[in-house]
Amino acid sequence: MNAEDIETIAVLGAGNMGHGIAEVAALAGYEVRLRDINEELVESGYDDIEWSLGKLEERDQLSEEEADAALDRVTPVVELEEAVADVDFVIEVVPEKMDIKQDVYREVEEHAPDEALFVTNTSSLSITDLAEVTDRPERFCGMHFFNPPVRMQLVEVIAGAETAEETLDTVEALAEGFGKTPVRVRKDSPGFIVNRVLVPLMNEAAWLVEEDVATIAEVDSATKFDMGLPMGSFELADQVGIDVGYHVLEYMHETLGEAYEPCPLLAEKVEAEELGKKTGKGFYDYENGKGADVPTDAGTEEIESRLLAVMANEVAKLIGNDVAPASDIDEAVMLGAGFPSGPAKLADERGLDDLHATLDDLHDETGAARYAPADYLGEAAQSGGFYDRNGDGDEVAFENIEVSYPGEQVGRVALDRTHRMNTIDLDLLDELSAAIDRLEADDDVRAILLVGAGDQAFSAGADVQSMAASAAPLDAIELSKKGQQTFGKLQECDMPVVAGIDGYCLGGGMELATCADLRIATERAEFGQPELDLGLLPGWGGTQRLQQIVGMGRAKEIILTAERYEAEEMAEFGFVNEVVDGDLESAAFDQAAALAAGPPIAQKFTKRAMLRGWEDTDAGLEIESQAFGHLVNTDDLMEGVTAFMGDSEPEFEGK
Ligand SMILES: C/C=C/C(=O)SCCNC(=O)CCNC(=O)[C@H](O)C(C)(C)COP(=O)(O)OP(=O)(O)OC[C@H]1O[C@@H](n2cnc3c(N)ncnc32)[C@H](O)[C@@H]1OP(=O)(O)O
Repeated sequence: MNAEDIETIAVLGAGNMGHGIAEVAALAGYEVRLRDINEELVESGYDDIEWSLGKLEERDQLSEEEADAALDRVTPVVELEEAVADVDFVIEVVPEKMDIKQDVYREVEEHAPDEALFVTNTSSLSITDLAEVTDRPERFCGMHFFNPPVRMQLVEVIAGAETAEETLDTVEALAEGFGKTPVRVRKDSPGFIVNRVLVPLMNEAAWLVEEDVATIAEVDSATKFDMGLPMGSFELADQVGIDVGYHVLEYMHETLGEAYEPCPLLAEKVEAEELGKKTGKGFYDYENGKGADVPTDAGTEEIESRLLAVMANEVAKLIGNDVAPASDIDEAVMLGAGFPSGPAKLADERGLDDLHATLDDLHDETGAARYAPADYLGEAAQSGGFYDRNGDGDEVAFENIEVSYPGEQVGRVALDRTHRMNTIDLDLLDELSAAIDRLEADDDVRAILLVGAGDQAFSAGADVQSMAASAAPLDAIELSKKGQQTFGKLQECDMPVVAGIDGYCLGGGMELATCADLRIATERAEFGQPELDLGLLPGWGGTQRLQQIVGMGRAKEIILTAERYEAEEMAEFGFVNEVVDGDLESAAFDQAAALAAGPPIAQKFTKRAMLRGWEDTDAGLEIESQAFGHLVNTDDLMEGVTAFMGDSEPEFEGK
């Protein structure tokens, strides 16, 4: 079954997650059967959806008609047979107990249509074990939403041992139809990605306190202000519920072994029913105390090293066991846990050699299984990092782009298919993606300059000839996603990116330029999104990203008319930052070099806060304030202030 064939969805379980998922599906236009075991529970879930839609309406995120239409699409049901009898898709969201979930699926199998797909929303249980009770394990997988589903962007899509590739593709497409970002978990591995990284981190934080190495305040200060994570480790445990983390850990302990032995400190809290915010008290006191009051400068090097080393080890186990690649792990943890940077990238920045040595020392000292370094950590350390920092290993040979280092800490990427106006095909996308990784991992590069080779074009867009070769809808969807993701990588890159634009900047070329931070163009540069003239649409992010720069009205004009625009006009629209009538290359290079001399940490967090704020102002503001706190402790701040007082030029080192 393809995602387009899905019209009706049964959501089994109307609790917190269940009604949230039902709301997301209804908002995306699906007919939803919301089912729970009695009238009271199902009505309560339905009322919660109505309340939540009302809130979205109050905040002008929905019109009254849209909210009413979404609610109309939800049908509350108690009889399981009625809920699943004629649906295309079943999402089970019942309590997190294997026997309950299996019982539900045994019954669902009796009544659901043969072709329906089944998914389970579980945060840790085995997808394979659950699928076994059905007659369709190849059409069964995990679909793990995060709480609250209406606001959280991430959906982990988890393969069971027998799940068919086609099922995963369909579930991912459905998640995208829900407006979410799916991340594939290739193997049914306990904790999947996000919990697999977060829960051992929380456990290690507890061990640090249990072993009297540090206090709760010191650990949280290190997590929040030295590592730059959104919350302290204990603050996070209180937020998600200490019992929730503890149960996932117990499950990992049972299935994965001693490395996941829960720290007694966590067990004590669970026994005392001090479970965090939800009970008023956990590691912090939310009723009689001030709640999580984390000092900004109490962290130590030792705490940070231990936490980072344990986290890097989990990342290595996930990559080494082929559960997910580094980029997917980073994306999942950033979206699911609000990390400003992914754990693989954080570990690379710290240096895997260093973290491997930390684990070795701790393992020798304590003999504890949790410090045994994963084999893959050693391999990745040798090859320079999870992201191939040294550029060897799986290095991509560049044939369609040229990467060079013109000095002043600028990395230059030239699109180089001059015979075809620097048009973009799949190979070029792969190379661009690898080049961004390489430049990001290079400590000597602090800004990227992106230009088109030759004297005719920045880029005339997607190579329509090679696109015609992949005319099948599924191939085209993949091509669109690949372009969106590659350009998104440039947009999310921590360094400033300057595009120098001469000649044609059309279609996909313009979508690429849209992802730079600044655009400098020659007077003769010509811009446009001609896709509609070809019966297409801008499929590499153009329908979404252009409006963020020029506003919805202009973006619609540019895309719907498919007209060409001169550089001066695009400057008036706010798309081009500067129009030059002379040497573009040196003007764009000077701009990139000026940005490369800026404060890297402040630049990185500024970009992240602004980008997250596009989707969610509250999330952007949170990153802004956390980063502000973090920056106060940097050498760069001292350098900036000292230079200001001494009337000299600062020399920022990104420390
Ligand atoms: C998701 C993203 C979707 C998209 O991006 S869809 C593509 C959007 N882009 C376009 O529609 C632009 C198409 N190209 C043009 O309109 C014109 O070209 C130009 C205005 C850019 C230049 O016109 P002129 O100066 O007369 O040169 P020429 O002879 O048309 O082009 C030189 C060579 O470049 C090839 N070429 C240009 N654009 C593309 C393209 N987008 N895809 C594939 N090839 C392209 C031509 O075919 C030709 O090649 P040969 O010399 O072998 O005949």
